[in-house]
Amino acid sequence: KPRGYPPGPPRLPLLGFLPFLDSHLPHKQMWRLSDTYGPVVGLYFGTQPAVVVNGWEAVKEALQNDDLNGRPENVATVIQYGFQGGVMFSEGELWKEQRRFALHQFRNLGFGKKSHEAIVHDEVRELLKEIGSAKGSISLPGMLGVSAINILWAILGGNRFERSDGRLWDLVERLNIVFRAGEISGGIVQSFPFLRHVFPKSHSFNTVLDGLFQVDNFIKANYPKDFIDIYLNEMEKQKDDSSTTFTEKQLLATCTDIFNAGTETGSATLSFGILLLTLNPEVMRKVQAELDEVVGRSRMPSLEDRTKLAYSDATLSEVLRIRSAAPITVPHKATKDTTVQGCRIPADTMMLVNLYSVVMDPEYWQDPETFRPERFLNPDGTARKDERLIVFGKGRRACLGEALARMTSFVLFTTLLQNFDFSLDPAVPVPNTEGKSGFTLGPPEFRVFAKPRS
Ligand code: HEM
Repeated sequence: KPRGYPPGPPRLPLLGFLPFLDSHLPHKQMWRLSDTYGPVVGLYFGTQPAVVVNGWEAVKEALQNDDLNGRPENVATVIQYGFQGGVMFSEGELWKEQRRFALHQFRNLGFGKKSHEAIVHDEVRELLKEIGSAKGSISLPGMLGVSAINILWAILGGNRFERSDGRLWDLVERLNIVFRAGEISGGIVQSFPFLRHVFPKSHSFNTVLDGLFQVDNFIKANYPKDFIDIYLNEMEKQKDDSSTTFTEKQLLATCTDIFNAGTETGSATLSFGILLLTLNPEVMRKVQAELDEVVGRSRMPSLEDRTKLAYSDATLSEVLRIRSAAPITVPHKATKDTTVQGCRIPADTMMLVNLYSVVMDPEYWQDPETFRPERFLNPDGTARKDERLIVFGKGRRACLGEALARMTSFVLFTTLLQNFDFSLDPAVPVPNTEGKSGFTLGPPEFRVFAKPRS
């Protein structure tokens, strides 16, 4: 152990803490470790040193420390593209330049803005028809995944797919498999890449890799044109610069990152939202009463209504808090020796930042397990922002799609509730409301009846 390395549980030779890692709800287990070892816990995943950071003060400090903005090598990305590319798993100058470019172009394309609301409305209209014509109870995650992809595609490429297109449903299903099979720690293959050749068919890493290749093929076959055109122009401009980071592989890796990052998270947020409201019907009724008063039934809710829809806004904040799709950040890495809360973090250490430990802290939120939208309302009834609702991360590595995700989920969530009363199908018992871990947190199996509102 390096001197000053944060305290942590005992480890096995070669395997470190991996055999003890709870793959069911790792964010809860990692938080519990802080009861014994303090806010920064020193672990080993295989032979890789890894620290877990818990609690507001330590999380804030860690995410604002630019020496902790690297990413550990992601074995799947390297196998897929031959280098550590894209925007999510890259680091250093390549990441800075590519993230800046992507953010700038996404803003120009209308990410999260009024101009892209029409795209969301088009998609919601089709979704409402699909839900309205369904016989019996429905499973929402797949339907919402199709909406999430279609919205991303329409913004980046100017066109959407027909919702009946089987390829789209396959892609959503594939992403779901990838995200549930993956492990936030990277698992054993991160430490010993050759292991993926042992039991090649059954190894979860190969399930992930196979799925990622299929996502990649889908994107190649259907490249979203607007963003691609802008990117290809940039490649052309920089073609004589031998050190350019604008390459075709990088373009593909970036698009794959966006679709990977935006689909499961978007669908999970809304699925959890509807599930939680079926379990808290009085909240559903309050949201619907507010929608009836502010928007009525003859038009769809829009971003402009948001300030007047304070209770609906607060409800969505509460959904994000209590069941965030990303309870732990994408793994970070120390790019040089540094410290968090006085603990030494040597260069190349992996860092997992436990956002769950901030949004569920009982000392701050008092009754964190209670679903209570009122905690996001000011005494005068307006919606309250809370800097501790850091479900999109913080600092330079924070979520690139935050504006889009917030806007899309607000319009989808409110429109669904304006049009339907949702109730759980009792024939399909909900095993738990904690969700299913993987790379991100997904909803449990559940089915709902969607009854058009009279
Ligand atoms: C409710 C939905 C979403 C949640 C809760 C969420 C949350 C997060 C979190 C916690 C991170 C990691 C921050 C870190 O490593 O410190 C992240 C990264 C990222 N997200 Fe999201 N996200 C959501 C939707 C989206 C969407 C719709 C997109 C697509 C545009 C997106 C694109 C990304 C990208 C590209 C990164 C990597 C950024 C980087 O490494 O520089 N996310 N997100």
